[in-house]
Amino acid sequence: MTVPNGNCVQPVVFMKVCLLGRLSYLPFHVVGRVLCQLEPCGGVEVDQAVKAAKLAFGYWSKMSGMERARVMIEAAHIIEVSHESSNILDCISEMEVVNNGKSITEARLDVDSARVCIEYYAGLASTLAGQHVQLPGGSFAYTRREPLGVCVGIGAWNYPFQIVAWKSAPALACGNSMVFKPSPVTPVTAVMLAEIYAKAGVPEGLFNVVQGGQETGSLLCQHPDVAKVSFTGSVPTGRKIMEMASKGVKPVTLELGGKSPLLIFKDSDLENAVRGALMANFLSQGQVCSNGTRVFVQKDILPEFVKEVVKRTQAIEIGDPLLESTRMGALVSRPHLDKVLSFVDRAKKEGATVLCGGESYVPSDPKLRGGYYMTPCILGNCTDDMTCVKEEIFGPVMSVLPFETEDEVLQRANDTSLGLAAGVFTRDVRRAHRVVEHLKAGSCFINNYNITPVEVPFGGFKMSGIGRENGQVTIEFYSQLKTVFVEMGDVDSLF
Ligand SMILES: NC(=O)c1ccc[n+]([C@@H]2O[C@H](COP(=O)([O-])OP(=O)(O)OC[C@H]3O[C@@H](n4cnc5c(N)ncnc54)[C@H](O)[C@@H]3O)[C@@H](O)[C@H]2O)c1
Ligand SMILES: C[N+](C)(C)CCCC=O
Repeated sequence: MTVPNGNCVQPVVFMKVCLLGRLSYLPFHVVGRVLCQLEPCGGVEVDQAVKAAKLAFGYWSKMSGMERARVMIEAAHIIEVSHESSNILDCISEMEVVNNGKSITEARLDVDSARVCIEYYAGLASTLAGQHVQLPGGSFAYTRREPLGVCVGIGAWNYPFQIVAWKSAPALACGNSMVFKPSPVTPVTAVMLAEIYAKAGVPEGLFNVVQGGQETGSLLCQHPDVAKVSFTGSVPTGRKIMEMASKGVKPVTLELGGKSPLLIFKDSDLENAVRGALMANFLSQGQVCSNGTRVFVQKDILPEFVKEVVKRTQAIEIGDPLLESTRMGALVSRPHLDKVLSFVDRAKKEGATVLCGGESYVPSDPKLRGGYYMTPCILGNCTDDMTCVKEEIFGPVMSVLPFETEDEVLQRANDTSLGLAAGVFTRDVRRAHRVVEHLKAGSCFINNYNITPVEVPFGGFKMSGIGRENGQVTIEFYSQLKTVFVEMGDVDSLF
């Protein structure tokens, strides 16, 4: 596999990637070296990308849903099939490991979930329809669901390929074009999706990748020809995006951070509760927005739960993310690793007990020595006022908190300005639904955690965001409704 370069993506990708043949290199998160140098796009390039997207919108928006669906299905198909003995899904997954540092096992799941997302919205493209409303005297009205125009997507670094698919698939299905800016920390795999869309036959300029950081992002949000901004990232940046979009009265989708609670009642199936807690905390080295990092455990089962969860956490295999056996790769950058470790230090100072992990980790393989690894951490003796319990750490750090009653735990679980996700483990079906009804979070899980099938809407309450991704409802966030009134009689004028 060769790394994407400026020639193969239309129209604006300024990547100066000095790379190599298939996996003859090592990911920089893994070994601590720079992967590639990219030039950020400035005003000229952003304008060029938006112009190209505007032109392509003219063609794409006039195609029928079925015609758009065919192209999108082809894109999903390209990801799935093998070409000349290499499988594209595996190529993208390996590059996602390079891009982000997560394990190859997880990267494959992410890339496949992106493929399924494109397939799902291809299926919905032909279902976009309006309503017919009968009015007096034979008059009637109808509604048309129309695309918005040029949509901007801005991504975070934790799920680079999944995020670009979650944004572009519904946007394209509705007839929009898109300019996407990946995080400068993980710039590579979004470009591969651009290549796939181009191969599948989308019009030139329909999907564009611009590289850069906050300046490039601001230019995109403020561009007068941009109709909508869909953003995934932190709360402070989300706030800025909303401010910029508000100047042009542009709709926004905001997928922001979380500090989600996971409630484990004494009647839970303990084995599943432990598995759920691990899934809620350690995917992608704990760098997951929806993670259930505040694990509330009913006092009666606390010792048993802690013993088992610590045992399983200590057994997590850390190391080279390209190995099939690895379950935890490298964190995304040195500054981020340092930040996560400083949260652990602060937790200790505030009185929490480190039950396991929480230290930087040096793999035995000498080539991995410079990588950004740490041991997954469980903090005991936590209280609700500790920094580790209040702030999003975005690393492999679970805080365990005892509770006694349902009312008490609900009050404590909801005591946060964030509301992305929440989970409950119990065998009592009435309790499960009662608890979920009271949890103030956009995505709730009963007896599982962190599963996001594409058919199901995903998004946050409170400061965790606005709008939804996935599911049918997302069509509404990438389209607008036009109402047409049709008079069949004479105009009944008052003048
Ligand atoms: N809710 C979700 O679906 C979801 C998913 C993944 C990550 N996240 C959140 O993302 C955060 C981690 O990601 P991050 O560190 O990349 O977030 P971030 O907010 O620092 O950056 C996100 C993106 O915004 C861009 N950006 C930064 N400043 C900007 C500005 N002023 N104008 C326009 N664009 C700007 C960045 O270049 C990047 O592409 C965490 O808080 C996590 O919870 C949320
Ligand atoms: C697929 N996960 C693990 C639920 C991640 C969703 C995106 C949040 O960071």
